[in-house]
Amino acid sequence: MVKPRFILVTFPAQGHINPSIQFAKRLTAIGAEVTLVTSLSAYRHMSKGSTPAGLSFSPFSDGYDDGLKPSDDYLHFRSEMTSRGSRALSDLIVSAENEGRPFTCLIYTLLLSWPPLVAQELHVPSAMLWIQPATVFDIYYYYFHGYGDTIREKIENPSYSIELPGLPLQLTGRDLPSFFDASNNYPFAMPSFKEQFDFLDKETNQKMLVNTLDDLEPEALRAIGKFNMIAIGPLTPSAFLGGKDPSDKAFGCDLFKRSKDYNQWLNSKPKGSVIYVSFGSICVLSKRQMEEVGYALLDSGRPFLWVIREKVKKDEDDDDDEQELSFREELEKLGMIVPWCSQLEVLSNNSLGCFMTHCGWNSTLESLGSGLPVVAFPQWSDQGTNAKLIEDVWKTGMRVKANKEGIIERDEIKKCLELVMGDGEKGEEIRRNAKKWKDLVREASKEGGSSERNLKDFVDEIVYPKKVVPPY
Ligand SMILES: O=c1ccn([C@@H]2O[C@H](COP(=O)(O)OP(=O)(O)O[C@H]3O[C@H](CO)[C@@H](O)[C@H](O)[C@H]3O)[C@@H](O)[C@H]2O)c(=O)[nH]1
Repeated sequence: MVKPRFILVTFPAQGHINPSIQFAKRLTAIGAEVTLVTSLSAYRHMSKGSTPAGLSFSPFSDGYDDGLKPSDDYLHFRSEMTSRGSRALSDLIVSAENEGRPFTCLIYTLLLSWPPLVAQELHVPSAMLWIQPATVFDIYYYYFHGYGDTIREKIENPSYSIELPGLPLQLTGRDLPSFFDASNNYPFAMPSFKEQFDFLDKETNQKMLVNTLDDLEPEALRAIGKFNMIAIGPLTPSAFLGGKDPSDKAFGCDLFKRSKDYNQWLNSKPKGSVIYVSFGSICVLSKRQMEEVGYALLDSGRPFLWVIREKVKKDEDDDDDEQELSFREELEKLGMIVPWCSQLEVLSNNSLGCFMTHCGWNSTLESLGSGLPVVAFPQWSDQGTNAKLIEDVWKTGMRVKANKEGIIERDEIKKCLELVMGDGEKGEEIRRNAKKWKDLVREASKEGGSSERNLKDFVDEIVYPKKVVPPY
């Protein structure tokens, strides 16, 4: 049998690359070949040593080979990425065709509106890999299909709530994706989402692969009849989900340099005692907010491991250390601060008791897979919706509340940490739910579980498409 050949195109950010690499590994595990296409800036950080058979890379220069910096012009980046990426992708598809090894299907992630257009022009079927919850996909869909004005109103009047068809949630302003707020700092995000939805609108029988699992979002996966949403997650290395491949222990790409010395420190702490704090790979908290987090950790008196990424300099002369915490030394007496770590390794350490997270979707899935209770500290993008799901639907954590100036104060943070980690009824209920979800996540991702079956069905249908019988 000829092996199905996939191209997987992904955006060069950590939160996109991690699930993409994992998805590529899953495809190769069921016998497919995958060529992963992304920017050179991300490719340079990928570990090539442990690449599974069947996975290859085809990086291209998007003109920002050292990665995007906060001072860069994002709209220029988007336009360069689109033109250079389209050219590279088109060359790759045509040369495979000429070699008699055509691609079977192209898969692409968020913020990339050009790959499906190239695929369409060259007659290659395509499918989107949605790397956020199905609920967030539905909310964007409704935003672009008749609910835009109502949703914008909710953002201006955050105390009112909205219900959207098929979603079992009352959403207030803080639960909605932050890109709906016109003042957000990422001007390329909404145009990219709009273009992706415009493309999907014109397609029939569009398949949508979603990094979630059937049990986690059953209603959201079915809310929009037009799309066949296929849950194939969580896209987390299988060794951390009790999977059959113990060597699958890392995503295989770190855009930041890891610290090495935290494992021994974690191992020296009592079971369930450590607070792990991370705000992902993009968010930068204000100095005032960082200090509130720092004081809350000191006040809690519990050991903590806090990831504070090194500041990305605007240019060579940028030596502004304004962000530095004034009491870092005191903090380091109780806890440990690292610039980056293997989050999965940390989450599966016995000493962990709670994960204070920005609720990026990968971190959210990783918290569920490791059965850890959460203090949800969302910042932007999909994170408010993810926090809503954590607190109100899966009930595996508490969400912090901001004051009138948008700051989350130390007492509020400390209160949530105590509720989640303490002996009270609430903490026990949260920990019980976290354990329940850990089991369900592992069940879905094991061999023969719902996510593996869904992926196999998807590949079968791509390779042997069902004939559409005309209705006459
Ligand atoms: O020290 C660290 C910190 C994080 N991670 C990993 O980095 C990834 C971070 O992904 P995520 O939690 O999704 O956060 P972001 O990097 O901030 O992801 C962006 O992309 C996601 C997917 O679209 C969105 O859900 C987020 O809101 C958006 O900020 C995870 O796999 C973590 O395991 C590490 O390995 N080491």
